[in-house]
Amino acid sequence: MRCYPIWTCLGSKYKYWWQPDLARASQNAMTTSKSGDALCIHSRNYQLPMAHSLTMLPLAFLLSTALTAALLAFFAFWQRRVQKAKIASSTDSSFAPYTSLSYPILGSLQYFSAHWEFLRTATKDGAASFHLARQQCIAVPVEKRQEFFSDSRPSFALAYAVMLGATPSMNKDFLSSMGFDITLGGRSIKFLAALLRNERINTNRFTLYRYADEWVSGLGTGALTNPFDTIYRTVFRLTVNTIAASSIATSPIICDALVKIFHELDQSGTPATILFPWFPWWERVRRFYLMKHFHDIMTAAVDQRRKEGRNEEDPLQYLIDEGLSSLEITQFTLAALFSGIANTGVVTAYFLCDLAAHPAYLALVRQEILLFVSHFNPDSTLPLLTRLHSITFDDWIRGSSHLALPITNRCLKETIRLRIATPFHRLNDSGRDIELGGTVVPHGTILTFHSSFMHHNEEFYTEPLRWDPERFSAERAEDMDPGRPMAFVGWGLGKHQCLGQRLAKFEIFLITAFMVASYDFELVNIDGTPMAEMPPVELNDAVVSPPKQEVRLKLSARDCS
Ligand code: HEM
Repeated sequence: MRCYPIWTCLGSKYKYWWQPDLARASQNAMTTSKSGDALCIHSRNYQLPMAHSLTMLPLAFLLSTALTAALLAFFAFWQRRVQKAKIASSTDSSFAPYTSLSYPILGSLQYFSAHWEFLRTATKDGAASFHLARQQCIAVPVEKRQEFFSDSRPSFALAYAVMLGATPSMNKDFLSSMGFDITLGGRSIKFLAALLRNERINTNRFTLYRYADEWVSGLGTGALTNPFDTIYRTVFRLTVNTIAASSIATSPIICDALVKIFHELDQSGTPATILFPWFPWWERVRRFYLMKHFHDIMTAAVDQRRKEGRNEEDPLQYLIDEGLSSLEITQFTLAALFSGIANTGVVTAYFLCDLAAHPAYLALVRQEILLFVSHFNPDSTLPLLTRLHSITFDDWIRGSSHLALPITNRCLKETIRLRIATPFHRLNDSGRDIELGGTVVPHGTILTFHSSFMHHNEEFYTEPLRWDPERFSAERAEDMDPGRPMAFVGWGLGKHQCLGQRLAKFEIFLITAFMVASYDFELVNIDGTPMAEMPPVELNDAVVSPPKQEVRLKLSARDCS
């Protein structure tokens, strides 16, 4: 028998009156109780008291409000008791016990306010169930990481759609009926993989070199630059050129408009929109408007291309040739840019800040990169842009040999380990219960895991909150201990490893090369006062974000040679 949480019923009553489509979609998204217990409150039987005359109105209003509040409170406690009793009475020990850190109706709000703290506490005795309003979730403990990353059954794209507040329900029909989705799934992955092929990026690399050069030349000596703004914009432009449309990347004005849209979209997934996705929050309306704006920009680019003719190497041309409609191109580019930009923009900024806070490493990275460039073009009297021309995409990202930029790679890996504290999500959308690492995962349940289980854990890394690239040196290799496998998950592992890792590294190294060749830079606060170290890592943020305390890089020009 189906299980309807109370708020679903009241929500569906409202939606029956005003939005029949939403009601149907919401009903499809109902979860089924494991034991089959009935927990159904029929919204159609719920009647508000009617006022028979005007004088009775205030009284009727008060009564109905009190009655509604009492009913809500009663059903909330009842529902929670039933949920807890169900799990407690289950003879099946593979059913994840319900966490005690939970409120009626809303569920585990600590998930939003103290993200990492909540997951760590909830999983101290193993897997734990919890709710975010009506969405059932399971926090996966560190010892089950292997199963979490290698199991291909739970959905990757849908899980992120729900947990980023991108969709009003976990229902696929609803997603497509909305017309927009900001997650990548299905054949989109195939298109992205094609756009990220070495030959394609290699042919395109001269434009990327030029954009990086334009950016660094515009910074100006003595300036205080906010890396989380200017670098984000540059990464955005490079990525748009690689996986969206070259005609958009050429226009800084359109790029800036898109950056603004992305920035706002990033902020529109609030706890409220995630908890009650069916409610028409202002953020949801705003999100729809932003996506429409993005769609208009993409459609204009597609129309222009169709009018002007082919451009062989451009990603937009590839998508048109694959037969995608304007709407499909919008959906693909939006999702692809989302997966590509947020992480890369923030990581590049953190990387340069970490180097600025560790001048000895900054000097080593500069030396390594300039030697690397000299290997391909020893003429140090030429501008860096000219010297880079013979360096291919493969040369930058090659994983072995003396040209592999080992120190730069170690520093980047350490920045990702330390600064990017991120949750991983999967959703069991298989239509049936599955078992993962000995835990039953009912259909419709989100699985949540966290990189900090390893990255910020003393059992995996010595002094885990310290930036120390040498932990990845051949001698120490803290991430390679056979007793603690899967210690580094900065690029993901198993079934959903990062598809854009090579592009991300290329962009980061390119921006770093121009920065270290053109400027000396130090870490300062917004007033220009030098800072000895970066602000502490925010482990409790549920998304990758800049530090709360703003930082700047103070630049002084140096000879490009
Ligand atoms: C420094 C930058 C980046 C970092 C740290 C990063 C990190 C990650 C991580 C940790 C995952 C796995 C998520 C999970 O298992 O739930 C992932 C997946 C993914 N990343 Fe990245 N990423 C970066 C840049 C990029 C770029 C530039 C692109 C594309 C342009 C990209 C595209 C993807 C895609 C498509 C997936 C999902 C793959 C799949 O579903 O199989 N990423 N990334």
